[in-house]
Amino acid sequence: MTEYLSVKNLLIERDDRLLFKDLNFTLSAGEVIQLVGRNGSGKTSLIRTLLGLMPDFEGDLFWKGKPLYQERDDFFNHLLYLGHKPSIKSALTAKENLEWLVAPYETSVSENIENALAEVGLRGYEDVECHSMSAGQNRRVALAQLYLLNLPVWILDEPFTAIDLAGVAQLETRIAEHAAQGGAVILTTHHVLDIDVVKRVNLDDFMPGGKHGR
Ligand SMILES: Nc1ncnc2c1ncn2[C@@H]1O[C@H](COP(=O)(O)OP(=O)(O)OP(=O)(O)O)[C@@H](O)[C@H]1O
Repeated sequence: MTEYLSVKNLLIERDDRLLFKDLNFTLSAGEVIQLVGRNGSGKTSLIRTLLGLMPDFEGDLFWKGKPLYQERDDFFNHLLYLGHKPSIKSALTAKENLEWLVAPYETSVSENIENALAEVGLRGYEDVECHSMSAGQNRRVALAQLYLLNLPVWILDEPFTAIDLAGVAQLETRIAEHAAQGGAVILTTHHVLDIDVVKRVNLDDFMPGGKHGR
């Protein structure tokens, strides 16, 4: 089983405040990791650190067994990252947004945009500008990438925000399907997920005074 990411003895501080330390986990093919923890525990900071956006940390990060900092290009070539804001330009249509979002991954586009929008319940909205859509519909435009791109590792920061109950169930199904096909997912959410394979990493356990914090 391919081990994609490995986090060893990670310590992250912000503004000289320790968020967590001694964090260890691995993400392998077929796995879904749900990052949990109280507000401000460092879930987004951990994701930003994995993405190379927060260079100040202690510990080691590995991509396929090699130091992540040496393997950034390969990591990004295999990664689909959806941030906690949907990254949708309001002046563009749903279709134009997706054309723009998937452009860097040209060789990994496995579906067409109309089909992907239909999968997220936006058939007929292809040419509607996103400022005319609701918050949940904007989020769905971003989530259409999960149907459009053929990339094995997904990092999803609060992907359920603004999504209705039917959409949550559908997204859970998509995530489980991806894992069953050998994909791997890290996601943050406060939802109790209805997916069998979820491994939970609770950052509260790694804060000072937490289960693993000393
Ligand atoms: N832009 C910033 N500059 C400085 N410190 C920040 C910034 N954003 C967040 N922090 C600090 O970093 C800590 C971790 O924030 P982070 O966003 O990683 O937490 P989180 O677990 O994702 O929270 P939430 O559940 O509220 O989304 C917070 O306690 C906050 O004080």
